[in-house]
Amino acid sequence: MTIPKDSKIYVAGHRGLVGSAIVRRLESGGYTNLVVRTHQELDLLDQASVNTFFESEKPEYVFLAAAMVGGIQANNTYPAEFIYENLMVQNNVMHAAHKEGAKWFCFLGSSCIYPRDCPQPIKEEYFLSGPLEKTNEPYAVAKIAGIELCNVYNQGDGTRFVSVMPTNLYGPNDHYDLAKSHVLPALIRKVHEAKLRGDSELVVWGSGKPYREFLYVDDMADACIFLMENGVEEGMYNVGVGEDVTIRELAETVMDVIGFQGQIVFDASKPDGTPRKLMDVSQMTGLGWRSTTTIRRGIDLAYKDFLKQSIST
Ligand SMILES: NC(=O)C1=CN([C@@H]2O[C@H](COP(=O)(O)OP(=O)(O)OC[C@H]3O[C@@H](n4cnc5c(N)ncnc54)[C@H](OP(=O)(O)O)[C@@H]3O)[C@@H](O)[C@H]2O)C=CC1
Ligand SMILES: C[C@H]1O[C@H](OP(=O)(O)OP(=O)(O)OC[C@H]2O[C@@H](n3cnc4c(=O)[nH]c(N)nc43)[C@H](O)[C@@H]2O)[C@@H](O)[C@@H](O)C1=O
Repeated sequence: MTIPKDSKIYVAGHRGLVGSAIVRRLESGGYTNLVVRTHQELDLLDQASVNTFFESEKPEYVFLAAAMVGGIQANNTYPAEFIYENLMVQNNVMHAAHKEGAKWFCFLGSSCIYPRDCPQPIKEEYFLSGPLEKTNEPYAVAKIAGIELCNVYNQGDGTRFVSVMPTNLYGPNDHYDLAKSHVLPALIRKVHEAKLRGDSELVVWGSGKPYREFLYVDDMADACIFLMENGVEEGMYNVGVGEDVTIRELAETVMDVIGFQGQIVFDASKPDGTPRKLMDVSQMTGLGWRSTTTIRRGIDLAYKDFLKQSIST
């Protein structure tokens, strides 16, 4: 399906990890009519402002990459904010897009919507088949409500809603605040600082035994735009690389890329979270999409971005 390059496309959350990658990918793909608003310009928690924005801009395509997002500790510390803000933002944006006649909408879910003890790799059909992981249940419940909203709106006419379920993401514009970040940016920062201090140890949370799958964010953006350009009009799609590593292996790779040779020490007072959440990505590969960035190359690129962010702050 050919999408005119001057189609009006709204990217919500365009300064975040995923939103900024979607903007990069749209711009490099020749799209010329992007609409963006900073958090300060448009608070997506405010339904009236969101309605006014959609009434005046009437975007044809929408990528919802604005959300309250964080790692295991942030999710554990702010459960009320994670469910409340995500429900509000997604309800406001999806409903306004539907009301104002957007053609196509991409909702960003997460791999944590699947049951904690799912068979691996996780197929889309395992959705709602068992209990969730407790460390991110409020966030997951909000995302599950978003997926359901996409499904029920698709039962009628109007906007076509597609939901994508990314695995753990990383890359440019990630967040390096250790209390809130995900594991990969946290390890980049910790290893960098340990190297600068000349430490002999690196503290890694939990047991190091959980498995996680890591997707470079530009590949994630590419997957979203692939779905838009290929006329995919409904359904949920796992997006990942199809293989995972243990947290210990991840820490070793980050140490290797950054050039730090200390001893890994595990902090058992911190939670492990889900033991494993490897995505089955055969729906996406069946459509003709697969990720292209290896984890080593991705960590190298992310580390360069971290250094750039450190210099500019
Ligand atoms: N990062 C990951 O590993 C994963 C992310 N996802 C999903 O991808 C999507 C994007 O996540 P990611 O890019 O990592 O998150 P980020 O935190 O990097 O970006 C989120 C963006 O949303 C904006 N935002 C948040 N609340 C509001 C609001 N009330 N009004 C306006 N803007 C707001 C933020 O602006 P500001 O910073 O100014 O508040 C920020 O720019 C989310 O839906 C997330 O659940 C899914 C799986 C994994
Ligand atoms: C994307 C996904 O992200 C979140 O789920 P998560 O994958 O469990 O989150 P995480 O990246 O923070 O941790 C992954 C693993 O890594 C270990 N770990 C080691 N050392 C550090 C460390 O220094 N920081 C962090 N954050 N984790 C560490 C940590 O103990 C855990 O075992 C969800 O909240 C949910 O929001 C979601 O969708």
